[in-house]
Amino acid sequence: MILLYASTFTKALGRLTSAEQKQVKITAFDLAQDEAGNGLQLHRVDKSPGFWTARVSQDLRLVLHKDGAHTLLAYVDHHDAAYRWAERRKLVPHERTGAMQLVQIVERTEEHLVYTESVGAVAPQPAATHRPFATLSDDALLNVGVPRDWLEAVRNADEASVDGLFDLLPDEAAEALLDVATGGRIEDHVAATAVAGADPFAHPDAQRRFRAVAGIEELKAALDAPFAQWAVFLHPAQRAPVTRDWQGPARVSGSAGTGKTIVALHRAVRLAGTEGARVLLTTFSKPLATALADKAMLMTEAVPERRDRLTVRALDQAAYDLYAAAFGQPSLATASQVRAAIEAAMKDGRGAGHDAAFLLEEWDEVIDAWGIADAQSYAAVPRLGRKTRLGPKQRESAWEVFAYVRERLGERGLTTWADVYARLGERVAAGKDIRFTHVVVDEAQDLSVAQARFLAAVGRAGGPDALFFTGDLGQRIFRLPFSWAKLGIDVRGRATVLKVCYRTSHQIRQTADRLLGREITDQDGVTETRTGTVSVFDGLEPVLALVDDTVAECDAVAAWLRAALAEGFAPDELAVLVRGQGQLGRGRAAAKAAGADLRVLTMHDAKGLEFRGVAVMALDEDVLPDADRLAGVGDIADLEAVQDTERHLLYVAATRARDRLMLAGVAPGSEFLDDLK
Ligand SMILES: Nc1ncnc2c1ncn2[C@@H]1O[C@H](COP(=O)(O)OP(=O)(O)OP(=O)(O)O)[C@@H](O)[C@H]1O
Repeated sequence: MILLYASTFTKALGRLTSAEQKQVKITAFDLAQDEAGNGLQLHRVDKSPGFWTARVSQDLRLVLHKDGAHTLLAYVDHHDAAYRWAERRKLVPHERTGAMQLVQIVERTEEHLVYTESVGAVAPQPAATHRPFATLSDDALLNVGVPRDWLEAVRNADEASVDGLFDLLPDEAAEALLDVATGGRIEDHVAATAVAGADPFAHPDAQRRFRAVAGIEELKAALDAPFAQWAVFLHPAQRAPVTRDWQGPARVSGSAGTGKTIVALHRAVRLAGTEGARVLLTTFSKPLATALADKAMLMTEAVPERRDRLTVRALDQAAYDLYAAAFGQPSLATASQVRAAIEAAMKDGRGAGHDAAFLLEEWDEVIDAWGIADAQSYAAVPRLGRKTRLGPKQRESAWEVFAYVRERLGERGLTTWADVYARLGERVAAGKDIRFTHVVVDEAQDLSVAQARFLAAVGRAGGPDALFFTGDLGQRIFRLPFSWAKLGIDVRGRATVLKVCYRTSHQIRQTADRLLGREITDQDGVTETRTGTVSVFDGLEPVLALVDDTVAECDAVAAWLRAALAEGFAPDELAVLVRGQGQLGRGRAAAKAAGADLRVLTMHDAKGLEFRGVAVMALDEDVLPDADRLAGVGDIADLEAVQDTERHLLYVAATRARDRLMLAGVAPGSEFLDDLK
């Protein structure tokens, strides 16, 4: 007998009080030890073959499905609700895809009633005539996993009933139809077809809702984290890159909220399952690494040996530790020390024909990144990613400045981050142990050249699956683009894109997507496309408020926040985001006027976070793009790339919102808002 549990069960469990949850778990554990259920009070659900209820307490019932070979924990609720749920369900493999589905029985005479019930109070709508799926054939619908019983209801669905319909269909069918309803093609969602004799629970689409457990320990671990759906039920497109034996560096991308971080976590935990593996799961900032570490702890609770093989740290921190162990603690030069040295050299008459901003970028992206130590090396280096060409004379004059900077830093015993990564890279290339057999990098779009070179060395020294990246080119907010392939990280042919957005409502994601192109191609020709992305839930349209002055803006944002609070949003579920430190005051004033203690953050600091409601404010013409940043661009040819990072910042900020989004500023507002109007 195989014991399984369904995502409907863990979701239902999450809705109960913690005392009730405890009782349910005891019943579930009893069941795991006594699968025949002899010691439990089981009752057959008359109208639904295979369904039983197990008594948890006087009031609570656990719904099971038993077919001899399998026992499935399907649902849990109070007595009447549990029976009602079971009476309306059947468990059957889909006739075309073969994936096991928990299908809701269609009540033909009451189709509208069924839909509206599931989404709560939906007022009767005036007759809507548009039926978005009316012309889809049986074949087209069956191919994406729509159960046969639902074909007619799907084709009959109109604008008023369509949202409720999505809640009632199996996820794979709902996602395909959501895409169609928003202009996508149903052919892009054809599910894997049934293989004769295959286990219907093993189908990739079944694995996103059913999970087999090997024993009581595994069940305990799973039920102790009932809210963490992502820890168990991966989408097939998420599971595939996690489980595959990649024959080279691989990269997973996708719009904000498609679960890239979740994929990185699962991949790291999976790699840590191999004896002898030492896995580094990393990202670019400490707060993000801390959040990753918390999730990794949750996932490895029941597998302590994996936890021991997994290190979660920000990349700079990990590099610092490795460097300190190999060479002693580095004394790192700050950006302002480098800038001061460049300015001092220029004051001395070096670097004629260049300006300081240009030389600082040249230092960061070429001299320091590539560890250039003398004029000959500089004359020969390809200057990857730099757009303005430099002739031999110009390089000679620039080198006068860089030689001076190197000397000054050397005198003070200072190292740069690029030096740290370069020396570690050399150590790895020389076959010295760097502690890690695998590196999994989240938010990889913001890697620096020096970091990427170091990782390339790790990739060369390790096995074919040593490097795994997740990221979104549309969220590159710190770095200018450069070629990974030229540095030795070639993901071509091993790049996949996730298309199901779990975080943001359909309306918020669509609005945010308008800020970016449908496709972004990196320097190596790898294209990431946003078309076909669907969100798993609907919400309100984002609010855009362009007002006359900052006082009116404060009032508008405060009113919006108050309305959300009045509707039951907790203060920690809301955030106010602004472009930079200079606008934090405006954000705080709005939060204060709303009378709530809310997080007020810069857009950079909000990376990787999520909130139920987000107000992005101070979106003024001279704030975004940041006028100072644009004025400080040293190489005018980089202007567009810098402008892109500013646009990405607004995308990042807007996609932190799950349910509600407000965008506010003083008229005429940021030029980027024009794309949203
Ligand atoms: N398979 C899943 N089932 C349920 N929830 C999921 C699943 N995958 C991801 N999520 C949830 O979706 C949200 C977004 O996931 P995640 O942070 O991994 O996305 P992301 O692509 O890394 O986003 P960003 O690009 O904004 O950093 C999280 O709340 C996560 O728990």
